[in-house]
Amino acid sequence: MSTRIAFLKGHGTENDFVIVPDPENAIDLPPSAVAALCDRRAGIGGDGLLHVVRSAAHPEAKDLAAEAEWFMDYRNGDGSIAEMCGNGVRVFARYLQRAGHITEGDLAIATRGGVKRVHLAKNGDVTVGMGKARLPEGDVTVSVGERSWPARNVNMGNPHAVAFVEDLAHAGSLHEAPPFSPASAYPDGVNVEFVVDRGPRHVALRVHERGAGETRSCGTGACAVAVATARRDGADPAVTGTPATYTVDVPGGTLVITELPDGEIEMTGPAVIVAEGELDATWLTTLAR
Ligand SMILES: N[C@@H](CCC[C@H](N)C(=O)O)C(=O)O
Repeated sequence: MSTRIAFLKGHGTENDFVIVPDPENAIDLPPSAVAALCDRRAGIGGDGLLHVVRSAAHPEAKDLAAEAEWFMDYRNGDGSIAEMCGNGVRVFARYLQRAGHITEGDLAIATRGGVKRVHLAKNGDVTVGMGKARLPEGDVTVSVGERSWPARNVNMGNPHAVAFVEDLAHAGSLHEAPPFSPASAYPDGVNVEFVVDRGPRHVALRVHERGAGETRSCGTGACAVAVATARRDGADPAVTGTPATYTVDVPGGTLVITELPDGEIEMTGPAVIVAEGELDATWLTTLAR
């Protein structure tokens, strides 16, 4: 392995990521190394890590190489693997642009949740086609302390439980994952969104992310919230035949989500690279053992 390992740091509405470019998939990144890199005191710090690999060089993506040259090997900050990261894929596209792999315009990125189409606009916004939501049947309840709420089960490639609350403060400190029932609803854990109304087609959320804790934003979470809110509002585009657009305020900014009558969901928001540097290869190699 080369002794020079580049990294970058970026964020989308303050959902922040360590970015490790590794086109040929040559860097060993076990969960312990990912968790150490994402540690905010002893590492670089991030809610997650974007391992940038050519699809052809990654066993999970080589079948997608003809459709998408690059694979987002996304990891949560605790080192666990997730199917999809909506803010991550926008930041991933911004990295590819900065590195000269693409220019402004449209590109396809392979993820564990399938190939996502991304558009980089001149104004700095990045739009991603997030695919369709699945709404598995079954009642789910989410609790914080003495309070509990019914939650809508929405799958955006990854699992979400969306609870409408009176006040975002009722979500508490979110230092721990909010308990949910039945336990069988999410055998692999869940991302939990707490939502309040801000105005017509305008909501705000707080989120506890699986594998990361409370974060300042979650792209798949914002999409899950828009879908759940449209069903609550009687604005399901499949029923009304018109797109439903929601502005979703997150603690770190604002995302705009549109669901089309065919169920396809588009998300738009900023994506920023803030730093670039070099990792200490000895430190990383020690963690990878
Ligand atoms: N922050 C992400 C979601 C990352 C994955 C999630 N924590 C999970 O485990 O499913 C986003 O922007 O979508």
